[in-house]
Amino acid sequence: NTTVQPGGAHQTAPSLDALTELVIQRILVGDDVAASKYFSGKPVDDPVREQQILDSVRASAVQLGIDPDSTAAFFRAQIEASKVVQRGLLAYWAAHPDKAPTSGPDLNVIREKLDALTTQLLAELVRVDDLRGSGLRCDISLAIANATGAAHHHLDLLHRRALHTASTATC
Ligand SMILES: O=C(O)C(=O)C[C@]1(C(=O)O)C=C[C@@H](O)C=C1
Repeated sequence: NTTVQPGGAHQTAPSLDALTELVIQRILVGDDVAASKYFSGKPVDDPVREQQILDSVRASAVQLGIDPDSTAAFFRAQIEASKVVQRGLLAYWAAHPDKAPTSGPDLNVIREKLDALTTQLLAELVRVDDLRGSGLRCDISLAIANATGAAHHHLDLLHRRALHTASTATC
């Protein structure tokens, strides 16, 4: 997976593997969010928090020199993916209370984890910026990264569906 650059320098060909790893980590944090909301009874949707995230990533995108609209669209997809996980798990636990978690983490602590992932995701978006705009090459890289990542993390159907949702604004 290396290409020879003019001048002879070797550089790893860009892939979406590292971005996808972070996307999957964010999806898995959705399990913690769901557990927290199972106990607090808070709704899955928090429009105020979503707007804060989207405003913040737009500002970061400008600073980092990437497109704010496509950056916001990417994060909107990540938030939708978290909701796929949350709704799926909450419905499952409502139907099977014996399978529900016995304790839920603090939502504020989870949000700190999500904020840290946002910073890492933004850095990756900068790194793969050219690839994101490359059409079919991006689609193929994404398919490979998703298949590899889903297998590596043994994602079940719900989390694969979330990964699909999270991928709708990557390319
Ligand atoms: O922070 C929450 O309450 C979440 O549910 C997480 C999250 C997100 O993915 O960042 C998802 C849905 C909410 O509307 C807001 C934010």
